[in-house]
Amino acid sequence: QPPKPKKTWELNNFDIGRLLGRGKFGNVYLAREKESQFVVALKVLFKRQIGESNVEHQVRREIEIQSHLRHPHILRLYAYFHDDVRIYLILEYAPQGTLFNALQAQPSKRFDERQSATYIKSLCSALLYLHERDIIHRDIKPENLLLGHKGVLKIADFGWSVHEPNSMRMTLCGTVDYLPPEMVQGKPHTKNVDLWSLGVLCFELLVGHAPFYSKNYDETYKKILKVEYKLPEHISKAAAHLISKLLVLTPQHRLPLDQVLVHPWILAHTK
Ligand SMILES: Nc1ncnc(NCCc2cnc(NC(=O)Nc3cccc(C(F)(F)F)c3)s2)c1Br
Repeated sequence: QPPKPKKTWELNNFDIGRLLGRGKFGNVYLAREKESQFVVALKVLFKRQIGESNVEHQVRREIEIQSHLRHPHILRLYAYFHDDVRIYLILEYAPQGTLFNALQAQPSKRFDERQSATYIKSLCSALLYLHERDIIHRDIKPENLLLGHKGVLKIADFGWSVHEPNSMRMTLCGTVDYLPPEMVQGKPHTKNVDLWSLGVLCFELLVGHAPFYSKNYDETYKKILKVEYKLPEHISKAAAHLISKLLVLTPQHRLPLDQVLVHPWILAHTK
């Protein structure tokens, strides 16, 4: 039972614990609300940097959107408060950290088909919920996917990407590996951008690196625009088929979410 919605929260309502993640605009800490002893993640955003990057509207949008979302695979944003220097997001704590770190922790640096299909299925149901509400996440990638109790996947970060203490893919706005062609070309984008990212994620979970990964941006952009990727031998035909139906240049030709959920590869590897 999350903390009862007070009219206002303040920093000294919380005991602050260890650093959970590092962000471009501020860090995330484990925290415990003193009265209820409820454990949360407290994301600190510095107003100066938010102001300088002119993303105030984004923070408001994120808070507006996420505070109304209720889904088992979407991380809760319980409330927020601010002082004269910082904005604080009171978030659901995900005990098993980010999918990015879980992937790195795998000896093979990748997941088997059952685990990968389970994550993809959870993500699909969360995206269906968002798309039904005309919300595009636009930033699906392992750094923004958290693992809750029992390793349940949770989409997080409807604002900016949170960089774990040791994530390497730090670029000015997070890795470009997940950008669909239409965003690379700065064209208007629709919910179908999330279908492309789902395909990129499916590839990365099974292979251990992103499909268009290259030594620099330009190489990556070129490969994205040509949808140029190679699947290793060990990838099953069914997985290869699903990936090929999501990594499609024309946004409206990508496999819709309700068809992903019943794709043979998903049905074969999830209960
Ligand atoms: N184990 C864990 N358990 C729970 N959480 C963890 N990490 C925090 C995940 C987040 C959820 N939501 C977020 N939101 C934003 O960061 N928003 C954000 C950030 C900067 C700029 C902006 C804006 F200004 F651009 F909007 C908006 S980060 C971890 Br690790």
